[in-house]
Amino acid sequence: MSGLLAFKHLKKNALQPTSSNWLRSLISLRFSHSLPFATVKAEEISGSKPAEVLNLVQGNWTRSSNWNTILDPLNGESFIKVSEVDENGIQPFVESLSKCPKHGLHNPFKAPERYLMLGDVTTKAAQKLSLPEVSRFFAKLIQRVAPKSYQQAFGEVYVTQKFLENFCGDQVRFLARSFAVPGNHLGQQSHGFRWPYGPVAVVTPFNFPLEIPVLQLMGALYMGNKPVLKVDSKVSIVMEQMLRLLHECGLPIEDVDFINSDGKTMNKLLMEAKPRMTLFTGSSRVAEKLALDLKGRIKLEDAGFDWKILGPDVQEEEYVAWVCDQDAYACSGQKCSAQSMLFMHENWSRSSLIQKLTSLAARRKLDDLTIGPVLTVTTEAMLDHMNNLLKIKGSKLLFGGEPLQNHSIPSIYGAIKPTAVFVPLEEILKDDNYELVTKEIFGPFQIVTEYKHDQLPLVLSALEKMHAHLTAAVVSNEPLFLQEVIGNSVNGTTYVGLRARTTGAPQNHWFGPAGDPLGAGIGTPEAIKLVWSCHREVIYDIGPLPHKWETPEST
Ligand SMILES: NC(=O)c1ccc[n+]([C@@H]2O[C@H](COP(=O)([O-])OP(=O)(O)OC[C@H]3O[C@@H](n4cnc5c(N)ncnc54)[C@H](O)[C@@H]3O)[C@@H](O)[C@H]2O)c1
Repeated sequence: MSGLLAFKHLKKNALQPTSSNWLRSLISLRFSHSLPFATVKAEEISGSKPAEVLNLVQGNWTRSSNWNTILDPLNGESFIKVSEVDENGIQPFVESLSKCPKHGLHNPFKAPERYLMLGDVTTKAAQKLSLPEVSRFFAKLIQRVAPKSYQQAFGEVYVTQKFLENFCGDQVRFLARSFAVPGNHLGQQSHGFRWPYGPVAVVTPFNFPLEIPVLQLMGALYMGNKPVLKVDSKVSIVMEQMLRLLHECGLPIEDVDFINSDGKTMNKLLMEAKPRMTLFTGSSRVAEKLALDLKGRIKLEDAGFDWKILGPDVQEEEYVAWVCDQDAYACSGQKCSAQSMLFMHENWSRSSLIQKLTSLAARRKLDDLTIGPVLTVTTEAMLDHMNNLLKIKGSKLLFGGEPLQNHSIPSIYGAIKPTAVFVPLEEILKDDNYELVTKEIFGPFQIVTEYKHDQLPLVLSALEKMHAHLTAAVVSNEPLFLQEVIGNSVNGTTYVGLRARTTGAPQNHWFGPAGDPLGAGIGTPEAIKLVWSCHREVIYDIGPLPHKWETPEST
């Protein structure tokens, strides 16, 4: 999710230290073991020194009797113990949410000083997260639980920090800006307000342990809601530590509840507490179940089967190949925006693109986590999927397709080389194959296909049949080609032009699916307002009555 922009900044500022940040780095090393808010040391968590993750409810950090042991994705050691609430333990969370009225903790007519308070908390949190020792702590902690390269983990922290910078000071109250329209007569005026939902829930997945929960949680708070937050237990240690940082920055401890549980227990909590709105980020399977269970009181950021189309104009092959490699394989393909399908114009097939992609993929190694464990799909499942694809007429393995070697990644996780399978376009479109080919594999896996100059309509019909419409990229600088593809597709975050990519969810643009009334967004003021507030109209009609007004006939 974290973007190339962040990566560039990182390259410039963090990987090549200037003398001033060299000095800051030295200071940061000196203090890296004494972050006042932190209860763990990212690099020291191990089987012999396991970390503990607690729950937070009604202002108290609590332990349950039930501990879920998380295995270190790199060596299988039991390195984190998560205190999980089971179905019998949800009552305090239900009660806590029930204390928040539908009109929220604040709104434009109630406790407006809370908008300012949250602006101040955000200013402090942004400042703290910018300290090298703090950003390094979170980047390292992310790497421990959701292994990705340091640059990718740092990118996540960087985007989170920039997001916080965007909502400092008065920016929180500006989110609740209202408008007024003159009425029909003297004393009448209608005002539109952004209104909170009150008790709400945020459920987030494993792949972005900091960025997704922070951006959604803060949005929920800004608009006046009281959230209960649940992050996938495999990675919830990151948000547990971030909440402690937010408390240190002045966030009232009762404002957010934090629960660790399995999906079933969370489902029960949602059914019983009946939050007025739930934001769910995760798989489409769970998204669809929750949409029914919660009777539509939900917004969704679900699966991505993200595509890229390379247009007829072949140029900057080296660059385009590099972006394709990053899009498909960074974070071992575990970004919801990862490139799942590449449509190449025949002109690109004649170029050296595939050859370049093959050698870029081969550079990735476990040592620096540019390829690494896949947390929700096993090696066997990914290879089975590949073998099923290879049964399709005309399909072939382009590269990869083998397990990683010489590692101690436990077998509950997956570990394969970056993989690409070619499937002919005509075969993709056949009903018998379409579902298999467009199945989201949340790992380093992509489908590649080719289209001839007169086959763009077939490509567009393949897009039309897809279920998920999250990100897309159209790599071309030909305006008529771009117009044709944009005009005939729907993905919510679509990059177009020579430098187009599928991944990239910086804080400066909307990220989310389109074409779905339940679709959510993340990151921008528009996303926060859409997801975390509803419209309320207050019509003032204070008179005076017209001179000599008399009761008219009934109508
Ligand atoms: N659209 C986006 O912005 C976005 C971002 C990240 C990930 N994703 C998607 O998430 C998926 C990968 O994440 P995952 O495998 O962890 O997803 P998942 O759906 O299995 O889990 C997501 C979260 O939901 C919880 N959960 C599971 N069942 C539940 C239930 N019945 N009720 C309430 N909560 C429940 C999980 O514990 C976890 O915290 C991929 O499909 C990916 O595309 C989407």
